[in-house]
Amino acid sequence: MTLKIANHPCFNDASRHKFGRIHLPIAPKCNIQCNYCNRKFDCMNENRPGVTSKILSPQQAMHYLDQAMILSPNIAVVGIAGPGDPFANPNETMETLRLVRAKYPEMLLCVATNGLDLLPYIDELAELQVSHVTITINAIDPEIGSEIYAWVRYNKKMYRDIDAARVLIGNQLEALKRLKEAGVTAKVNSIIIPGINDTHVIEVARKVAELGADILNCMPYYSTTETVFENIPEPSVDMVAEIQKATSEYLPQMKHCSRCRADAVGIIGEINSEEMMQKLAEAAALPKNPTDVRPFVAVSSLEGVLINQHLGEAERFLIYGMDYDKNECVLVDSRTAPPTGGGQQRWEELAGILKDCRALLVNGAGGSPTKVLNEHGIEVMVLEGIIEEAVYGVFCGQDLKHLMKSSQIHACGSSCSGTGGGCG
Ligand SMILES: C[S@@+](CC[C@H](N)C(=O)[O-])C[C@H]1O[C@@H](n2cnc3c(N)ncnc32)[C@H](O)[C@@H]1O
Ligand code: SF4
Ligand code: SF4
Repeated sequence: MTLKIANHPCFNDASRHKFGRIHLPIAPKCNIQCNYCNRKFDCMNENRPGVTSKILSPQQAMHYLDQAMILSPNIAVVGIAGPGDPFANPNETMETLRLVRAKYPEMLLCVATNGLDLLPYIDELAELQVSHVTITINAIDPEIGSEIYAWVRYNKKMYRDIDAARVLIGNQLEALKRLKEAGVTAKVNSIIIPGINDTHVIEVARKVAELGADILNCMPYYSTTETVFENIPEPSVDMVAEIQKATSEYLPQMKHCSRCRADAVGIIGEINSEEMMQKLAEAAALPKNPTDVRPFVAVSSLEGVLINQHLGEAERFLIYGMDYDKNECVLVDSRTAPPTGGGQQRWEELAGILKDCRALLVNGAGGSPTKVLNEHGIEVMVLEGIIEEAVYGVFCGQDLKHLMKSSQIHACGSSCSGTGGGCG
């Protein structure tokens, strides 16, 4: 199958108003922290990178893509651009790309990454005919990089300052070289941050051109609240134009990038339609694997009003369904938890007891049961608050960030909130 690369609206000006793109927001986690990036907020009116209104599983993303193709048949490109980093979520990313390639053989595929964990996946990306990979390279000098990156987590180790920048830049440049050896079109994004790397972007351009990059996108940095750089002004139009002119000595330029959201869909530059966002919300409300029949949600609670019990301490689980006619959730059952002890076997048994549930809402959970239940298609959500609000939110695909416990501080392994009842 020969892919029609010329249809890519981001790379061909002539296709911009004819063909659309869709970003599938399947990659929430990130493996580094850039001092300009904040993925905390979701405002539908906010058009900037890292923002999405929902996160999907690969199978939910396929369901959403099918619906989107009906509403907008001119979609020619499926991209994965976060909201975090695709290769900090490699299983979800590769699974999504495989599913899209199998169902839509003519679709152009593209991925945007910081490049830290890209290397191991390059061969499969080439096999899947991912036509464009973008690496964001803001610096090639670790001194400058150390001002841009707060931390880098690589191979389970945390790096900071100049060490962080060294690890990241080393991997980015190596991945770029390998992408070209594998025949993948490589775009480099360089974010122009005044006073930090504006005079350095030319060095980045020279180096990445030497390694074979195909196109450079000098992106103006977008001032974002609650970031280290929030007080740095955005670059002027003149500054951006000058840098683009100077770097064009080394590489062709992409000049019309819209700095899209992680769930951008349709023609570049147009805002997401309400109808399309409704389809996204519907997909997010489905079970992680939409073909599963999972009409229920399980909850761990001491008294039946609040989500206030740790998974390891629950003796029974409350089972809720949804009455769509009355638009409310209803308690339908109470199921006894498997006896404590038994290690992994206990969680396998629990997965069987909850096999018709799409999610389990608890006040704390260990890594081991979470992994087992996830593998059986049951999402473990660590929340606090009123049961009915949370259950209704799960059934309706609502954002439950406000009920989330502050970054799972109480998860097992770090500082468990349970009394040691045994998550095993
Ligand atoms: C949200 S990221 C997701 C992909 C990947 N994590 C990465 O950084 O390349 C997509 C693009 O948006 C850029 N970006 C994020 N926040 C930005 C900001 N405040 N201003 C300009 N670009 C930004 C990133 O640098 C990257 O090029
Ligand atoms: S790598 Fe991408 S998602 Fe991660 S912090 Fe940087 S811009 Fe944000
Ligand atoms: S962010 Fe830029 S490259 Fe990515 S889809 Fe939008 S216009 Fe295309």
